[in-house]
Amino acid sequence: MLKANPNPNPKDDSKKSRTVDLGNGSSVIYVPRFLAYDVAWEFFNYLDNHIPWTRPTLRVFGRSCTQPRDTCYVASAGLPDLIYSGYQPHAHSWDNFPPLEDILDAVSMRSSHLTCVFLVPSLVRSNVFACLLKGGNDYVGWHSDDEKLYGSTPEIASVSFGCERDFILKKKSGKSSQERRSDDKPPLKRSSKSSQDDQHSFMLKHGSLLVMRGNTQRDWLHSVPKRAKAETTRINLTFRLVLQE
Ligand SMILES: O=C(O)CCC(=O)C(=O)O
Ligand SMILES: [Fe+2]
Repeated sequence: MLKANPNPNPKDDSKKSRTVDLGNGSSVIYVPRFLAYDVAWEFFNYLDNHIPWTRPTLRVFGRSCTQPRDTCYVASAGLPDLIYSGYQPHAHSWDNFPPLEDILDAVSMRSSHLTCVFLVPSLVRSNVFACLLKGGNDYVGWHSDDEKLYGSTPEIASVSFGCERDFILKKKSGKSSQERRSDDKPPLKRSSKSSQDDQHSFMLKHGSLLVMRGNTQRDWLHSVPKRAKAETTRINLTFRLVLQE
């Protein structure tokens, strides 16, 4: 049986995690070695083989396009239907994928030591988006995860497996707080931190955890750009809490 078993000595977190203060109440925590290397590969193999991956057709700015990655949506019972870009993903049950709950538990445990609110399990329901990038041409376009059901300051935790990929954060421009997921617009090729501190990048390692906090969804966009050199598969799980009414 798979056990996520995060670092047994969370007091070491200060050495092993990096917190980036983005200003104005936004921040990101990155834990490169959240899961042990071999355990992370076991999860990768489980996810690769057992998740019912689909690559839907989306409607973006009036045009049909194939989503540039495989996805699967898993959600607690009773959550409102999710619809984006004219597509309503089927909400699979957590019960069908017990290892996903193990990973969520590990995220929860570690997060309590990182002083994130992720999670108070009895008070929240949650969903997870699994996403599979087959190679360097697959990507996640610029977007923020600011849907109302996640509350005004959502904590979003993502765990990555397999091929390392850049994860870029870009400050929303003044009038663009309405910028939405734009999967037909590949993000910028460069991933360096800009001189204005309005862009940050993280190379998300196999077995790593990244948590976005505070106002990050309100003030920042994020993306995983195309990368010619990323030849192998990368899987990511993005966990989101849904606040109970
Ligand atoms: O693949 C990633 O690292 C990010 C995925 C993401 O942003 C999302 O599912 O909303
Ligand atoms: Fe996202």
